Amino acid sequence: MKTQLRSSRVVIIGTGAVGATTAYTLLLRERISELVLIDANKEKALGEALDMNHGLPFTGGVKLWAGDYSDCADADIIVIAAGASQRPGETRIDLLKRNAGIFDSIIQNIVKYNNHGIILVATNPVDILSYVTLKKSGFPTNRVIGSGTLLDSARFRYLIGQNKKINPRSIHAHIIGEHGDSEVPLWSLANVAGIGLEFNEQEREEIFNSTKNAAYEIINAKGATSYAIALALDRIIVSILQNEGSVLNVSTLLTDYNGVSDVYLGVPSIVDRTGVRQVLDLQLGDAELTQFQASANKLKSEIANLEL
Ligand SMILES: NC(=O)C1=CN([C@@H]2O[C@H](COP(=O)(O)OP(=O)(O)OC[C@H]3O[C@@H](n4cnc5c(N)ncnc54)[C@H](O)[C@@H]3O)[C@@H](O)[C@H]2O)C=CC1
Ligand SMILES: CC(=O)C(=O)O
Repeated sequence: MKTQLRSSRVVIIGTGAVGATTAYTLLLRERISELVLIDANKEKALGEALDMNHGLPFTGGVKLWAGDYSDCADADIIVIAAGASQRPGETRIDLLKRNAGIFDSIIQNIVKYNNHGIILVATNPVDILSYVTLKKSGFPTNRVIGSGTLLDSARFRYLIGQNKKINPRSIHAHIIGEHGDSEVPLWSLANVAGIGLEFNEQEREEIFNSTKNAAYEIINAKGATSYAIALALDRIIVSILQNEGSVLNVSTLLTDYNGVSDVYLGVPSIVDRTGVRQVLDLQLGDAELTQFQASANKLKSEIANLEL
C-alpha cells in the first residue's frame, strides 16, 4: 500500500529535463500531496504544470502548480535542478562557473521563505554545488543533500546485473566520491546476498567505464539524462518524507572521513526525516582509499577558486 504523507510539499526549482521528469515521477508515485514547479522561464513551468495536471484524472490526488519562491515557505523538500547542463563533450566541472553564478540568487530566494526544510541539489557539478548551497544557505549539514553517486551506483548495479544475469535490485554495489570523472567503484564490497562477486580485469574495466561514461553516452545520444536521475531523486525524497532510514549514496559534508574533510562527496548515508542522519563508515582497500582521497582533492581545488 502507498503511504502518502499528510501535507508533504515538494518544490522543484528548474523544470527542464531533470526537474520536469522528477515532477512526473513524483506524480506517478503519489507519495506527496503538493508539488510546486518554479523556473526562471515561467512559461516553461506553467506548461509543465498544465500538462501534468491534465493527467491527474488518471493518477491520484497530488496538487500541482507553477509557483514562485513564496511557495517554498511550506516546503518540506526543495529540489534544485536549475541551470546549465552538459553539452556533448563537456564535463560536469565545466558547468561550475555558470551554475555557481545562478545559485546565489536561488539560495537567497529559498532562505527568504524557508529555514526548516531540506534542500536536495541535483544541478551539476552536484557535489560542489551542494557545498555552495550549505555555505550560502546557513542550513545545517544534515538538511543540505546532493544526489551524489546514487545514480552512478544504480548504473553500476544495472551493469553488474547484466554481467551476472541477476536482477539489479539484488545487486549491492557502491560508487563513491565525485558524481563525475573521479568517482570510485568499490569492487571489494560488491555482493549478492552477502556473497562477494568475482570479475576479471576486463570485466571490471568495461563495467566501470560504462558506469562512469554513462552520462556522456546518453547526452551524445539524446541530449540529456532524465529518467534514472528522476527515479534517484524520488528515492531520496521518499526516504526523507517517509522517515525510512534507507542507506543511499548521497552527497554530504564529510568530516574526518577516511582522511577527507570539508567537502561534499557521495558516500553511503542513512537518510530519514532529518535528512542525512548518519554517514556510514567504510573500510576501503588501499587503492580505493587513494582514489577516494584524489576525488576529494580534485573537488577541493575547484572549491578553493570560489568566493564563498
Ligand atoms: N545530479 C545528477 O545526477 C544529474 C544532474 N543533472 C544536472 O541537472 C541540471 C539540469 O539539467 P537539465 O534539466 O537537463 O537542464 P535543462 O536545460 O533541461 O533545464 C534547466 C532548467 O533550469 C532553468 N533555469 C536556469 N536558470 C534558472 C534559475 N536561475 N532559476 C530557476 N530556473 C532556472 C531553465 O530555464 C531550464 O528550464 C544540470 O546541471 C545537469 O547537469 C542532470 C542529470 C543528472
Ligand atoms: C548528467 C549527469 O550528471 C548524469 O546523468 O549522470
